[in-house]
This record gives sequence, C-alpha cells and structure tokens, in this order.
Amino acid sequence: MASAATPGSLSFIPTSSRARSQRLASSGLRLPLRRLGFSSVAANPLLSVHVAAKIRSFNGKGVISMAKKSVGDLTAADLKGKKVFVRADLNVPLDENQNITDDTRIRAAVPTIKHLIQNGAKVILSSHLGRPKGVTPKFSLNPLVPRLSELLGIQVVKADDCIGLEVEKQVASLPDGGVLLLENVRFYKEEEKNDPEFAKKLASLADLFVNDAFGTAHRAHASTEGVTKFLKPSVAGFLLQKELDYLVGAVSTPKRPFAAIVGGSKVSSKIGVIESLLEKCDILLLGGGMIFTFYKAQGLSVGSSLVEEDKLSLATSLLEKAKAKGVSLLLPTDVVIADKFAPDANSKVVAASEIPDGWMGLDIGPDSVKSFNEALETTKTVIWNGPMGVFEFDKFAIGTEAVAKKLAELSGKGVTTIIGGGDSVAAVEKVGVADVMSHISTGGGASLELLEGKELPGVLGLDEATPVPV
Ligand SMILES: Nc1ncnc2c1ncn2[C@@H]1O[C@H](COP(=O)(O)OP(=O)(O)O)[C@@H](O)[C@H]1O
Ligand SMILES: O=C(OP(=O)(O)O)[C@H](O)COP(=O)(O)O
Repeated sequence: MASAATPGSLSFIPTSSRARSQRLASSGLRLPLRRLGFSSVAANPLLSVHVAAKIRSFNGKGVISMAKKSVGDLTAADLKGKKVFVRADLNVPLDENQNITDDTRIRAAVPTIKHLIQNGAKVILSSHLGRPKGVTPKFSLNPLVPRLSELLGIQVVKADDCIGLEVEKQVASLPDGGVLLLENVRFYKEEEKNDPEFAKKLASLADLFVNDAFGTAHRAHASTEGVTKFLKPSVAGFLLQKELDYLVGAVSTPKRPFAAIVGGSKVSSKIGVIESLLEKCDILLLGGGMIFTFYKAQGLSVGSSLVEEDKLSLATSLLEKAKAKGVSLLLPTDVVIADKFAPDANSKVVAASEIPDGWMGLDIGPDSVKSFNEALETTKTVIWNGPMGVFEFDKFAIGTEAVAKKLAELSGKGVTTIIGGGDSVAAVEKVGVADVMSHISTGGGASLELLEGKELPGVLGLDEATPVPV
C-alpha cells in the first residue's frame, strides 16, 4: 500500500453551492435536474478499490493513497441491526420558500443509504447545510425530509438536534432499515473546530461510520474526520469512491492526449490546480478572468479587465514551465469586451492584443473557441474547471457554452470528460449536457483540492482497503 503524502493546508474558501445557486437564480438561470450514474462502483465496489490501489503518483510532489475500504465491502452480516453514522453532503440550494432548487446532492447520496437499509442497518444520517453561525432555523434540514423519503421509498425520521438525550432515544427506537436524519451538524461551532468531545458524542450514536460527503471531504470537521477516531470500521460511501476514482484515477493515469481547461476569475485560486495539471496534461487551455493577468505579464494592454497585479511574475513562470514541460498552453487569441460589468453592457470582439482603455474582457472570442475546439479534437481525456467568461450574463456566456457543447460532443465519441465542480457544473447544467459527461463532481472546493494533488481529511481518516492484486 502506498504511503500517505502530507496533506496540504486549505488554500482558499470556495464559493458555496448555496451562494452559487442563489447567484444563478437571481441571474435568471434555471438548472435542469441531472442523474448521476453509479453503475461501475455500485455494481462492483471492488473495482474502485482496484483502481485506487494502482495509483502511485499523482502530481510529482508525492505519493498519495486513496485506496479506502468501501461500504460495498460491508454485507448483511456486517450491517444487520447495526447503527451506521453516515455523513453525507446534503448542502443543497433552497429558494426563499425553502424549496430545494437542485436535488443533485440528495440523489447522489441515495445509493449508499439504500445499500445500508437494504442490508438491515439503522442509518443515522448527518449533514451540514450552508454556513450557519449557531442554531439558525433557515438552515434546518427539515425541508430535505420529503425528497429524501421519496427517493429512499421510506419515511425518514427527523431529529431536532444532532446530539443529546432526545436523539439517543430516537436512535434507540429506529427499526432495522430505518433512517434518522440529524439536524444540521453546523449548528454546533464544535463541528467546524473538529472538537474531539463533540466528535465523540456524534460517534457514540453509532457502531460504524460511512463517509459519503465528497463535497465536504476537504474539511477536517468533527462529522467528517473527527468521528473516524472513535468509530471502526470507518469506510467510504459509493459517491465518495466514485469521485475519487474519476478525479484521481483519470488524472493519474489518463488516456492521452490529456487536456485540461481551466477558467474562472482568479489566478490565485487556481494556481495550485494549474501547476499540478502542468505536470500531467498534454494540452492546457486557459480562459475566464484569469487570462488577463497572463496577457499583462506578456506586456499586453488589458483595459479595465480583471488583473491580479501581484501574480504577474507567477503567470510568467507558469508560461515558462509549460514550455519547459512541452505542454501546449493555449491562451485565447480574441476576447469579447464590454464597456461595463453588466448584462446589458455594450460589447464587441477584439484581438487579445487590442483591448482599449476603459473596456474589460468578459468572454473568450469566436476565434479562440475555434482553436480550443481544434485542440480538443484529438484528446482522449478532458478535465474542465471554471467558466470561460462571465457566463451568468447571456451576452458573455458563449465561450463557456461552446466548451460545454464541445465536451458533450467528445463524450459522445468516447472521450472521458470530467467536470470538476463549481461554476463549470452550473454551465453544463445550463446547456443541458450534464447527462452525457463521464463525470460531474458534486464538490467544487473538494475537487479542486484533489486536482491540486492534496489529500482530503475526510478520506485520510477512513480505513485502508485490503490490498488487491493489480
Ligand atoms: N473575464 C472575466 N472577468 C471577470 N469574472 C469572470 C471572467 N470570466 C469568468 N469570470 C467569473 O469567474 C467566476 C467563476 O470563478 P470560479 O471558477 O468559481 O473560480 P475562482 O473565482 O476561484 O477563480 C464566475 O462567477 C465568472 O463570472
Ligand atoms: O458546497 C460545498 O462546497 P462547494 O461550494 O465548494 O462545492 C460543500 O457543501 C462544502 O461547504 P463549505 O464550503 O461551506 O464547507
């Protein structure tokens, strides 16, 4: 079994999916529902162990081990009558009337819960919702109960707390195959502090632990990492494993040519991902707000486009690194510029070298879309993280939508297409091509940290899988 690398520190706080969805809702976007496929892992849980066990080196910085024991390894003999503490990421967006506007994360948690209840376990389900400071009714998990019950085909019981006497009583009366949803675990500040006493109280409710909260696996919190110290076995759920298989597996041993598309607004938040991907990919396409820092570093005028002045030398060194490694790094050759940051701004397409003063680049231009498409044509694996422009405004969504459509087309031809969470997921949902992608991550921040080559605290604490011959 490979030894573990030192986990890195958290480098940034990602936009929460709640904030993102609220932003999208206010910009008028409607996200269609999407089905995640679980066939490979659910049908053969050992497959993921097998894949993960083969991983030896990810980003050149160290060796990582993500081979963890799976919930699929647990049978009725292990589970019947057992109390299982399941940490899921049910942090779904709710509208002002507390209606769920995207239930992807709830659906993604279902295969693990179903496996447990079908094998006679008593499921104690835990999640956070949003970032509450103390007990905050609008962050209660109550609105999740009807949808969860519907998807599981049983009536889920809801607790008003996540620890304490009343919860213990509810656990005691839970039948085999029953599900008790605990209240938002972040109502206690001890959760995010990873307080050992709090973790112990959560753990005392159960006999064993399943972590299926991929979206929160980059947080060392009491219910993700803390409880692993008190519950054995502590195993990975199907969703967690599927995410690791794709995000680590495909990037570690990609079918080549392997292209990465990185967009978004800040160089500083994507630097770790770009550096890590430069070690692995053959083609790197950059878009979004970060490109203007690269242009400026090359001496071009960027008008009032987004620039991180303190990252100019970093941008130069990344360009040099790409050259030294023989990675084909493409920056857009033309951009869509606007006279203000607004959906109704005046806009025009100009060469990247001709951005006038007072104008800002808000999307990649048509020539760039064409050359990006050509570059992607021969690829066998593509990973995408971050939009090509301010896709929240229709006028500046064309580059991002073009990438989404191209990846859908490639997916149809057998290319592995992986969408690394966050805004790119919202973009493929908007275009309606989410279903055809090979993998769409349920974790924005978590997927970025994995792509940076970091290990996730929520995974590290889980039991190692029994090695299988590879
Ligand atoms: N040219 C641009 N100028 C300003 N913001 C942009 C531009 N292109 C994309 N963005 C914004 O980047 C945001 C997405 O960034 P994201 O992928 O979450 O990562 P990060 O902000 O951490 O780089 C979107 O809200 C999008 O509007
Ligand atoms: O929505 C989440 O992360 P994401 O927005 O990075 O996908 C997770 O539920 C983690 O939430 P947090 O960033 O408040 O710890």
